[in-house]
Amino acid sequence: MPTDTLPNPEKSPERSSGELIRLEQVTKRFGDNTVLDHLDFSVDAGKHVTLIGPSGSGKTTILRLLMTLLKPDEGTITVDGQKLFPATEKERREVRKQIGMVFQQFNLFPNMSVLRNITEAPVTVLGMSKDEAVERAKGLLDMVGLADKCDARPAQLSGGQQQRVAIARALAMRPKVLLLDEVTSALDPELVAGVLDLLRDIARSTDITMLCVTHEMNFARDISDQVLMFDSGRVIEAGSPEKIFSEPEHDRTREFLSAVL
Ligand SMILES: Nc1ncnc2c1ncn2[C@@H]1O[C@H](COP(=O)(O)OP(=O)(O)OP(=O)(O)O)[C@@H](O)[C@H]1O
Repeated sequence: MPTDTLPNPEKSPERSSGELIRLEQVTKRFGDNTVLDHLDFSVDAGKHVTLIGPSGSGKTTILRLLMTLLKPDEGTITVDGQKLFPATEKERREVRKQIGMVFQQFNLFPNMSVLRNITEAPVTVLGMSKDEAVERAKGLLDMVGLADKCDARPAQLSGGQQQRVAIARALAMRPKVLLLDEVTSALDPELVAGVLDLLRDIARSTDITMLCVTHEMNFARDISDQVLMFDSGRVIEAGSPEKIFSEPEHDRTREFLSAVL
């Protein structure tokens, strides 16, 4: 695939080390429900980390905190050394520019063309010229296999195509971090493999840092440098995909994997 429009087309060794995301003692409650309980973890630049665990264990909540769609009750979150929480709104906005997210339900703007869905944020948030944004968007649409859909509206596309547009839209901001939240859960089964293959390509050919919540264990095995097993808002086991999937140490990990594999 053409890589000139990708966020970090060449894997640069200096970008592939050091901590990019850090959560320290993060607690999130919804009423009496403590969803994240003094959670600590970090993700190094350029790494692909997958969160697995039972439904309701707090995986999506972590991504929503990083997107600043939620606020933690306690703890600190930093991205590339910059404060996300606690921070001023201005500081948060700056950090947010470095984070792209692809949601389960695509979340495209229904009244905008495919091209405009992708150019909107680079122009309005990053101040990119319209011409440059259009050129980049066309390159990304080519990469995701939808070069001929610039003028289509999202409703005219299949779920798989809409998710490809959502991936292109996230990458158009050249984020350092890409958050993927069960991106194939809403797709018809025959469309899942194509979207996962696209993400495998992106994982292989860029040095973008990925934090991924997925129930697709083969995908997790393929792209992950590290897998974190969650239970009740805590990381109970972490390791390489080989270790977690082949030799899990924790009973809860074994139970979870035997239910989903
Ligand atoms: N906005 C909210 N208001 C109240 N409770 C919430 C809210 N968002 C999440 N929760 C609760 O927080 C808990 C964790 O939810 P979260 O979506 O993070 O889990 P998850 O591990 O991603 O689950 P799944 O795999 O099913 O998506 C659940 O008990 C959920 O009901």
